[in-house]
Amino acid sequence: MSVRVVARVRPLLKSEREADVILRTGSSANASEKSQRGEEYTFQFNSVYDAEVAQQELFDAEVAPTIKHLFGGFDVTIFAYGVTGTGKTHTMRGGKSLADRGVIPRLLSGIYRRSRKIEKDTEGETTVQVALSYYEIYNDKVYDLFEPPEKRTLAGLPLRDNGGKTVVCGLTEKPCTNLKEFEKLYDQANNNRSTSATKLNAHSSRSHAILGVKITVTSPEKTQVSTASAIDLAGSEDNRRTENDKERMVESASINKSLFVLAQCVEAITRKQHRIPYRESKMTRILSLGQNHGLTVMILNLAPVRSYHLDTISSLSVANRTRKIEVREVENDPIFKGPARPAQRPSLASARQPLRPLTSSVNVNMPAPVMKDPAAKEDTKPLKAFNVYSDRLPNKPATQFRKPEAPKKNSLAAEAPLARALKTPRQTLAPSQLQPNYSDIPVAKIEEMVEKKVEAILAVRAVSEQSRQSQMRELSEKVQRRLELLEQRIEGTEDARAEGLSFLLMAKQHQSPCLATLPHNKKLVSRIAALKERMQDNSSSRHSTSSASPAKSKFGSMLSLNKEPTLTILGKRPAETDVDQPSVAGTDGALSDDEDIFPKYKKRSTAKSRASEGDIDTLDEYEDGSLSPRTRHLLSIINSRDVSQIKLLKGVGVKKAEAIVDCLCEMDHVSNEETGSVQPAFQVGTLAELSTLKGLGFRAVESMRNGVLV
Ligand SMILES: Nc1ncnc2c1ncn2[C@@H]1O[C@H](COP(=O)(O)OP(=O)(O)OP(=O)(O)O)[C@@H](O)[C@H]1O
Repeated sequence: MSVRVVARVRPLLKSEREADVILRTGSSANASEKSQRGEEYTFQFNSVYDAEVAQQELFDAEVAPTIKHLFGGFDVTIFAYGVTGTGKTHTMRGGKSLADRGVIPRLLSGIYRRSRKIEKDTEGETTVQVALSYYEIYNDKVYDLFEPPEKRTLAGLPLRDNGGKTVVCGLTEKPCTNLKEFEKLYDQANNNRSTSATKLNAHSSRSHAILGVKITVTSPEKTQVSTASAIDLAGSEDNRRTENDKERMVESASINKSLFVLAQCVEAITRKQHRIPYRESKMTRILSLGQNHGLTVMILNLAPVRSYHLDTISSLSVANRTRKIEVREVENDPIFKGPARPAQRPSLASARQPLRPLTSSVNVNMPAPVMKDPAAKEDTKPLKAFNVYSDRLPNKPATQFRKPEAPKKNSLAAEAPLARALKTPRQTLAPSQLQPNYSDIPVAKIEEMVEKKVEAILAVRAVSEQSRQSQMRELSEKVQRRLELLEQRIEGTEDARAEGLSFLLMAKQHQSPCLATLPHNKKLVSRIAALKERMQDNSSSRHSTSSASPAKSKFGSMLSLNKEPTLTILGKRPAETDVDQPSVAGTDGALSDDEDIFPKYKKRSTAKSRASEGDIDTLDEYEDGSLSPRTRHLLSIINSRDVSQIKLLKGVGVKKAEAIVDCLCEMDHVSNEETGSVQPAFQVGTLAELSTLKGLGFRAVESMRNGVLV
């Protein structure tokens, strides 16, 4: 099933005014009416909670239903996402009073209650152990929150891949037997969390905090381990509004970067791209959205007021994409007691693909999944009762024994003779029947029987493999057709204008801190302007499509955002613009303002007006305008986007090479948005263009060019 995305709008703070509210919540019933007004963006999520909704209500509806799945062996991930000051910590941790308690203490309370019930119902035969880990990702480093800050190392704790899951090495795991103990541990650990006062939030979380609740259910037959991860992400910050000092700015840059990577991951997954940049930030690696097996609930926190306008659109856009991410819900393998059992599933590592066809789906609003009965599985498995056979048989992968999962009904007919065939040798070979007669049967006869049976089993397996392959083919064709249908339905319904604005916001978030520190960097300004120009082209080319978008009515709840006339925003913050962005006055606000910027960019980007940077064109062009072989070679290396080649250029290391490739990919992305292509679209054609890329300038380009041997 897809990631469950629910939105929660926080109440107005004392400093905010009713008149500035731009968010409304509603049900999907009147969605079409709203979308026709043309003055609103409408987003639909699995649920939407307005400012009046109490902590208890949110928990009961969204989190409590996941607890039974947790005890059924499924991992559960609940994370709060949103801009700074929108209520993530309030939602996850909450206040001290009973009514104010957030998702996390309530989750633990629910877990302990269920544990006690299980233990009581089984008269103590089944026991449940709860263990906690709690860590933060601060400036892209992982720190154990159960350890005091003095014990932290500079590099933080390392991450490792373990069977398809990302784990933190050296993390403390504390057994915790009751809610009281939990509260004590949790409060102590939260004192170690990095928080500070910022202009936008007096208690702003400066890190992503991840609480892991490991549950071990031990019955006489088996032990089942599952983990609930409750994640309070740090909020993105628009640094034109924070007035952050240097230290806060570094934190902010790290927070914004990781959230930007998360948005890129979400986009890459929903676009079914091959490369999903999980590894570009520790937070995305740990969150592993779309790769984590189990249930995932995203709580999107929103502030209702106008000052968050662009941030809100950006968050809504990311959340809107996230709800399209599909996750395979696979319960963790239980550890059976007694003799070893054959593998029932391929390893998680081999199944670690985000968008495989869903084969086992669980909806939190549906009845609990029926746990597979191990005994029932044995009935339909190829024979493994005699070790002598299984040891000598060809070493086939475990997947061969796996029951085809999805098209069970369709494949039943094909399976029937196979199942009969499997049952026959099982009956004949059952040790209890054969063993008593051993002494009476001559050895040669036994050998002959064994040979026959082995042949029979191999034949059955061959048939089984063929039928499995044909099922898989049939399945993948079906999935393909379904995907195409879904794509057709989705096509044209994206809110492209909102998406355009979110790109603009991202650009601004990256631009403003840089401009604050480098206000006279013409190259930076011109590069930003170039990106904006592309985005504007992109946005205007999509405009006609988006205005015709039909209203979505797939989900139960809806959230509308008044599309404030862009002038209102511009009018609201002229002073901030002047202070923060002296070199690009007027870049604050929305799209209409961008029109002022482009003429400036165009003037600035002509080669002659860049005289202060050095006459770069004389480096690479002959009089007839063609490029020298050296320049051509240099540009071909750059355009190859091959970090291993680019890093060898003079004056370029790995970091710079990666920055160049990132920048080109960004350009590709903008171009590909227009064309729908997935190939690299942006080509650097001249050294002048090259010098405008991130981290490069006239000198760097000159040095790179001089280092090229032709
Ligand atoms: N549902 C709510 N009811 C009452 N108050 C709320 C609610 N949501 C948020 N608040 C208040 O809003 C303020 C900001 O909330 P909070 O600190 O949880 O934001 P945040 O998103 O975690 O911010 P940051 O990312 O900076 O940590 C707090 O004063 C909090 O008490």
